[in-house]
Amino acid sequence: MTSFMRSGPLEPGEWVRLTDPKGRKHNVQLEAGTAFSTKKGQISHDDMIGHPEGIVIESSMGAPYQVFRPLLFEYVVSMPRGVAIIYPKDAAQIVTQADIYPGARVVEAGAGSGSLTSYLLRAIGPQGTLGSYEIREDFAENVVRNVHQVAGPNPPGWTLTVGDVREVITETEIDRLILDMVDPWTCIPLAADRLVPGGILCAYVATTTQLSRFVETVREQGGFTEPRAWETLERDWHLEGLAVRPDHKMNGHTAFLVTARRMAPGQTSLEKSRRPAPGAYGPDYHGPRPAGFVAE
Ligand SMILES: C[S@@+](CC[C@H](N)C(=O)[O-])C[C@H]1O[C@@H](n2cnc3c(N)ncnc32)[C@H](O)[C@@H]1O
Repeated sequence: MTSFMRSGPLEPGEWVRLTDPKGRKHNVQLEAGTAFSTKKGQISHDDMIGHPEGIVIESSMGAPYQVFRPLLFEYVVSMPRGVAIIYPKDAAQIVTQADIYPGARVVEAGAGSGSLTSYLLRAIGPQGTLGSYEIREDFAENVVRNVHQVAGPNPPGWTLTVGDVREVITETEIDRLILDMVDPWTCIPLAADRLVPGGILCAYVATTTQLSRFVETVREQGGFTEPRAWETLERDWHLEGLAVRPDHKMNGHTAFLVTARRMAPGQTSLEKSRRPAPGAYGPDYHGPRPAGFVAE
């Protein structure tokens, strides 16, 4: 049973998250008549089943724990995975900056561990469609397991296809195409063919060399607006008495995001391309070059 997007009393089969006074967390799946063991004694599941979230219960040794259903951003960072996930801070950016709306026709590759898939399914709602592509069968199994945990057994509008997105894609009219794979520039012809005018191409790339190659390939392809790239850093704040200051640790670099919009057929963007002028990387130039850029 999914524990997400629910309210009301806690039921057997649901996951809950127990937090102790020091902030230590335990994820527990509720089962009537059983108990969860901690260093501070046993916690009876029956003390939680039938009660609302937000209660404080005590272990057999009197240690207090507060009880909530996990939130999606808490779950995705701890779910089983075979490959790096898109972190909540970046998933939130994708949903807003790639403008994922209820009813949108979205395609993503690769699906990896299903983290972004979970956010996309929420954002498109029951009227939207999401075609997820994953080249590795073993990773696709993780996606299914994780997505079912979050969105239930048959999320409406969702298909997961195992295979190389460049060869097996079936969608032809795509509103939003999200790429999280090692060589997203190889999908740009596909994006040009299948994104509707005004559609958004969005890539999540971990390194500057991937970013540079992606951007140059979009420009070379033509028919897209000038790409925009950015990154998001997330830093919590320490809030204790007068010691109100940024935390020492933060979620720094995960990846860059880059978006571009599809122009109507035959149209060229009015935005000035920041593509280097011909000859800019000529034989006398010895500085850095965008990845994949061939000297003229
Ligand atoms: C970093 S992971 C994606 C993580 C995922 N977005 C998430 O949030 O859990 C990249 C995935 O792309 C898959 N992949 C790479 N090339 C692909 C292709 N041509 N078609 C489909 N999937 C591909 C890889 O197998 C890998 O699982």
